[in-house]
Amino acid sequence: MSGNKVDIKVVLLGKSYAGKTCLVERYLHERFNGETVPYQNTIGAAFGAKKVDVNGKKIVLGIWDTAGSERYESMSRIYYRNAKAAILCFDLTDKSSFDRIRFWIGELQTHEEACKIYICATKKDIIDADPNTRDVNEKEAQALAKDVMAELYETSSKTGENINELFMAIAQYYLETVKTTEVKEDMIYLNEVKKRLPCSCKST
Ligand SMILES: Nc1nc2c(ncn2[C@@H]2O[C@H](COP(=O)(O)OP(=O)(O)OP(=O)(O)O)[C@@H](O)[C@H]2O)c(=O)[nH]1
Repeated sequence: MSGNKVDIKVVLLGKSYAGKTCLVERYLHERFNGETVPYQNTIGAAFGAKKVDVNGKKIVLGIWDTAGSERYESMSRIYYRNAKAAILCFDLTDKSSFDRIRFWIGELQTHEEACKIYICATKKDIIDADPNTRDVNEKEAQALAKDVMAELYETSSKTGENINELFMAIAQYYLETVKTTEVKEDMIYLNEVKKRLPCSCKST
C-alpha cells in the first residue's frame, strides 16, 4: 500500500432501504443516525475509504455504497466493475430484499466472476428485539450463501454487531488471496525456468 492508493475495491449492492448506507456509516464513522435522521435514499453512489491493519499489514478499503433504487440499476455495473468484494445486503425484516440479492448474484457471476461475494443480513437488532419481525428464514439464507460459496453475516448498524468482523474478513481474504497468487506466480516462474534449462543442467 502506498499513499492514498485503494487496495481493495468493495461495493455494496442491494434493494433500496436494505441498510447499505447505515452499514457504511457505522463502519467508517462508528455512528447510527437512523433514529434521529429520516431515511434518505442514496442517489447514484457514495464513496468512502478506510485504512485497516491486518496482522501488521496496512491496507486501504475503498467502499462504494450504491443506490438500491431500480432507477439506478443500469449504473451499478460502473460501481462493481473490478471490485474485489461485493457485500449483498438484505433486510432481515423484508423478504423481497432477500429475493433481490439473487439478481445481484447473477450480475456478478456474469460480469465480475473474480469478485468475492459476502451476503449481509441487516437490522439484526430489530429481530433480536422481536423475533416475529423476522421475514427471512435463517436456513434459506444459509443455503443461498452456501450455494454461491459466499459468507453470510447478520449485522446491526444500530448496535454495530458483526460489522467490523465483516470488513475484516474481506481484508483478510484479500491478503490471503494475494499471497496465494504470489506463491502461484513463483511456482509458474520456477517451472518456466526448469523448462528452459539446457539438458546438461539436469544432471547437476
Ligand atoms: N433498527 C435498524 N434500522 C436500520 C439498520 N440499518 C438501517 N436501518 C434503517 O433502515 C432504513 C434504510 O437504511 P439505509 O441504510 O438508508 O438503506 P439503503 O440500503 O442505503 O437505501 P438506498 O439508499 O435507498 O439504497 C433507514 O431508516 C435506517 O435507519 C439497522 O441495523 N437497524
